[in-house]
Amino acid sequence: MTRPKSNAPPPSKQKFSGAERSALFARREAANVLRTVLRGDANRRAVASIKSLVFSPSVRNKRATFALVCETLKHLSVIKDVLEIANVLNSKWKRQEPLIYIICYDILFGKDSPLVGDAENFLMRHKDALLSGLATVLVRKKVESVDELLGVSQLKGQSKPRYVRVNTLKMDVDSVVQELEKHYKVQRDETVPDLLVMPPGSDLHAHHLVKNGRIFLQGKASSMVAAALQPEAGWEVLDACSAPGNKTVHLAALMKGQGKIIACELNQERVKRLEQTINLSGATNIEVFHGDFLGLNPKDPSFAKVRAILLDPSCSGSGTITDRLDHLLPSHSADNMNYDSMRLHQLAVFQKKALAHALSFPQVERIVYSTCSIHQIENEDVVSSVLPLATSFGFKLATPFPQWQRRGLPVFAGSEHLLRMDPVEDKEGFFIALFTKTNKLDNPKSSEIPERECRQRRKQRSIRFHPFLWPKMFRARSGILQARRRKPTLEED
Ligand SMILES: C[S@@+](CC[C@H](N)C(=O)[O-])C[C@H]1O[C@@H](n2cnc3c(N)ncnc32)[C@H](O)[C@@H]1O
Repeated sequence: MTRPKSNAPPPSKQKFSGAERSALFARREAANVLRTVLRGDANRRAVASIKSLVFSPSVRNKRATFALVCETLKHLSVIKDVLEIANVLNSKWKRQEPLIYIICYDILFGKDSPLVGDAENFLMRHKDALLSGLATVLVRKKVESVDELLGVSQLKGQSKPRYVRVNTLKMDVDSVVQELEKHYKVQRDETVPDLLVMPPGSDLHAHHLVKNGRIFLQGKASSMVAAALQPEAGWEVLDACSAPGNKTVHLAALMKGQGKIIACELNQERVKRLEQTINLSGATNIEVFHGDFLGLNPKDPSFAKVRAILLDPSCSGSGTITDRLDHLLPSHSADNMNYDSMRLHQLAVFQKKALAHALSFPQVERIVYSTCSIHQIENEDVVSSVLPLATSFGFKLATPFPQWQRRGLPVFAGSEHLLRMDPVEDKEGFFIALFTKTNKLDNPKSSEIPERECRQRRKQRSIRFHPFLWPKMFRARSGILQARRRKPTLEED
């Protein structure tokens, strides 16, 4: 028997009001972000920070999604306890835990957002059990309110200015200031010439200058790294650990789009983000290399003209934890101290290897090493461990931004050259070291190195780069060297 044809609109349009639909949609978007964040946190391999996931183009309702994800994470331990006590989830809903967490947040702590949708209906049927579970949690923890349970709100009082780096490949600083001043208060940063400072909370994510790559929402510390390196127009520069590419495209702008930048990145997913950043910037002198920086052979002719290296390796991110909201993640609970110290040690081992490797590129005369960590083990200790090697190659520690007050921890002679930013005073923790040497290319006399020193250097290099092993490793990887001279793909308006 055929049913009569219905002219009714699809169920979503039929049943839900606009407010209901947008609340339902925001919860699904938030659940997707939360799933990625929790998975990355569980594997200790975050693909991106909460903020960058929320501000990716695929998320439509950014404000609501961001608020929901942060609030749910803040309440997550309570929500998990409540769900365990209420014991209402069957296997179907257990497979959708991130969405369940988000809806539970809305039911237990939310501000009356309309609750429609299958998962919402299911949980609303068990609302009493959830509320009684919450009451049990409070009694067990001997507190009277959820606020008391959570302690001070970590998200209040954010007073960090909004920094904006002008992409001088596309627009000059004065013109950007003029454009932004139409709607915002704008000042020039006193340290980095192409950086602008705006009041905290200035929301520029949807601004046309951001969308067309004329400005980048890049923090002050991050913008100081390429500026500290001071690459010259026409140089060849290697960005050793480059994705998502903010510093890479800053290098391109400082080099006025001339010369060449090799942007190396190990992680396939992050290579895609690197490529998006490069396209957005309009830089056409960047070659992307998908591979391991440690696997590059410094003696390979492809690197013979590399004069500067920017090394911003993976680090603990301890200086930007509050900024990235990582302190909300389950892995940041107190019982993870042991894991943290092991991880710091592993990171430091990699950082030392990478810095030593950077020092071994023959024509390199400037190397900047940076981390967004506050830990000495990732900062001063890494630098001091490579100093003898650096000295043997003719490098010295230079002083980036000499007017900057906060310098390295006084743990070795020369640490006053290092630059630190403080998470409280400067609103983010950061570290920069700059190595320089006078290059033979500029100073022919410097080629007259005493033969004894040359022999010593050759000996050191032959120990580090085994003549049989290294060429093989490079050959194995050079197949994936993607030399792509890029054209801007985003339309400029
Ligand atoms: C701190 S992030 C770099 C941020 C980047 N400089 C920016 O400002 O946009 C470190 C990057 O190094 C990459 N990485 C880690 N180990 C690497 C290796 N051995 N070779 C190349 N890249 C590596 C990570 O995948 C990550 O994308």
